[in-house]
Amino acid sequence: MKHLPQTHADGMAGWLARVATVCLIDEARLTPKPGLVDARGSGAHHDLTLALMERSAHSLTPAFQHMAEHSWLRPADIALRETVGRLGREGEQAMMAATGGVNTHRGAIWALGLLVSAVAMLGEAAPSDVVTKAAARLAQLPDSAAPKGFSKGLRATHRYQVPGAREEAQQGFPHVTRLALPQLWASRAQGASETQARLDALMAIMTSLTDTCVLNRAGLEGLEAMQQGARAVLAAGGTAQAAGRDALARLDADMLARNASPGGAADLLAATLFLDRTSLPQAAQLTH
Ligand SMILES: CC(C)(COP(=O)(O)OP(=O)(O)OC[C@H]1O[C@@H](n2cnc3c(N)ncnc32)[C@H](O[C@H]2O[C@H](COP(=O)(O)OP(=O)(O)OP(=O)(O)O)[C@@H](O)[C@H]2O)[C@@H]1O)[C@@H](O)C(=O)NCCC(=O)NCCS
Ligand SMILES: Nc1ncnc2[nH]cnc12
Repeated sequence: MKHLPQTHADGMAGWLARVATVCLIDEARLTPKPGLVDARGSGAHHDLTLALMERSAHSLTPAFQHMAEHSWLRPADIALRETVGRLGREGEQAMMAATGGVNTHRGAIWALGLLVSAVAMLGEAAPSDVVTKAAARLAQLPDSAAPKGFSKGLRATHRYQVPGAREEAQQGFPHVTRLALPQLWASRAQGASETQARLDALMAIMTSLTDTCVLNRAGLEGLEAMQQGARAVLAAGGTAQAAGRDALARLDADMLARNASPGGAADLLAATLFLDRTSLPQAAQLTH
């Protein structure tokens, strides 16, 4: 059973912010990831490097800490939603300042910001599904100060009539709770290394996410290729198996050839690692 290190707000807020940052760095360093920045290089990106991703992750620690402090033992209401939205936008500004204007982690600020806030709202370690439900309640509320413009993500969700980052959070992060966390735990239990278990969790997300980054760069065909390729990795037994690693190498080559990068899936892997580190096992897991 996990114990949070301190129970008072300041200590826990700082701890949650540091864990969120570490999860972003762990995600960025995880190698080999298809189409994404990793320890080998920039993947399908021309303006991103691992060093930039790490600098971006560190720049977000204060924003995560402020979100946790403001959310401490608060209910999900419009006042909190607007505060967290403002702090999220401040986080985006800090990221842009740290990266010279490159969008490294916008989706991750959204997902991890909501989850950091949710743990703080609860005020103690809770099962991951309880945390994601609290995050969903916050994400469902309106934020009157949110910019009204059309983002790239919104353009893709409207054009292809699919859910995006907003809906993933409003539905309680189903790709994290139903796919990635169970896969992470199953792969570990089957003897996979930590790197392999994390890669398998990423594959589980990619089997079904409608990642707007992939849609914008490679259309529905690219999205279908991502989902099929990820299924092939898991069908071959995951990355602990040679056949699974071969399938992952094929998926990486295909994503690069299509200039596709599953940035949304990468964000949700960071969210998965965060819940793995901060949450209690779900009730269903305790009975097995
Ligand atoms: C609700 C917001 C997330 C805004 O969402 P929206 O969809 O309107 O806008 P985007 O600006 O496009 O951001 C969405 C980012 O979310 C990630 N993502 C994509 N699909 C999904 C999905 N199905 N589920 C979950 N997450 C998803 C993804 O982020 C990653 O990709 C980013 C790089 O993207 P982009 O610049 O588009 O891509 P490139 O291809 O690299 O660009 P080019 O090189 O081609 O130019 C990177 O940031 C990754 O993190 C999407 O990009 C939310 O941001 C919001 O409303 N914020 C306001 C503040 C707030 O309320 N905060 C409260 C909580 S903190
Ligand atoms: N490792 C990564 N590469 C590219 N885009 C990302 N967005 C979040 N993590 C990413």
